[in-house]
Amino acid sequence: MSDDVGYTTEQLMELAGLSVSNVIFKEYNIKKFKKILICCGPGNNGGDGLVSARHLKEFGYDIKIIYPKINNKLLFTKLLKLLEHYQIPVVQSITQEELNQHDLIIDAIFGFSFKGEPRNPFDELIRMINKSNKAVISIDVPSGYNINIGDTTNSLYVDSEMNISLMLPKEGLKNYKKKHYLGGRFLPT
Ligand SMILES: NC(=O)C1=CN([C@@H]2O[C@H](COP(=O)(O)OP(=O)(O)OC[C@H]3O[C@@H](n4cnc5c(N)ncnc54)[C@H](O)[C@@H]3O)[C@@H](O)[C@H]2O)[C@@H](O)CC1
Ligand SMILES: [K+]
Repeated sequence: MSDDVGYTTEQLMELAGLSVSNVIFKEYNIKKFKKILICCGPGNNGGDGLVSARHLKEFGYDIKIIYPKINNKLLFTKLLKLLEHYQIPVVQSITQEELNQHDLIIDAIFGFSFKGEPRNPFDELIRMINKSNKAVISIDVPSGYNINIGDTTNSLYVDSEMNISLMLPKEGLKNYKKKHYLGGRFLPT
């Protein structure tokens, strides 16, 4: 499903973020996983994270966002304005200690347009996530995965315990063995 059939990116992103937050509410008990950190990348995968933040806050979770590289497109400016309204803090950097204070980490760093190896500052963020020993879930694809072939022995990627694929699982997730949801426009999560 894409915007060439008439949907706008904004609509699809809202549905993606809503389906992600529904899965989290179902899988991660709010009493145990109250504090959530959402790690947002520079593209639309990061946008899915920004949308999820609002819905998760509505569900009652405490949300913080780390957004190192702000996207200046109007869509993102509007999403950030909404987050201000919801009083959700957005920071551009974080220490390992601060990151470890959360119960659940959402990886919304890269989606299907990721290429190569993660560059600064996202490489360091991915290392910090992996060091945290917290519950981590990925949106669409574990960030750093080669979306065509999956994880390779020497690649740096988010070692999440669950992935929520949007629309369709990407080729690189063919042999994915962890918990796997499918969300988005047509399939209820
Ligand atoms: N139909 C659609 O296209 C929809 C897509 N959605 C989401 O959008 C994602 C795809 O979004 P985008 O195409 O914007 O791209 P991504 O969000 O996958 O990432 C692209 C961004 O990452 C940067 N980047 C790429 N490789 C990098 C590297 N090695 N190191 C550092 N930075 C790197 C690029 O410069 C660009 O800023 C999907 O995976 C999904 O999560 C949803 O919002 C819903 C609708
Ligand atoms: K991701």
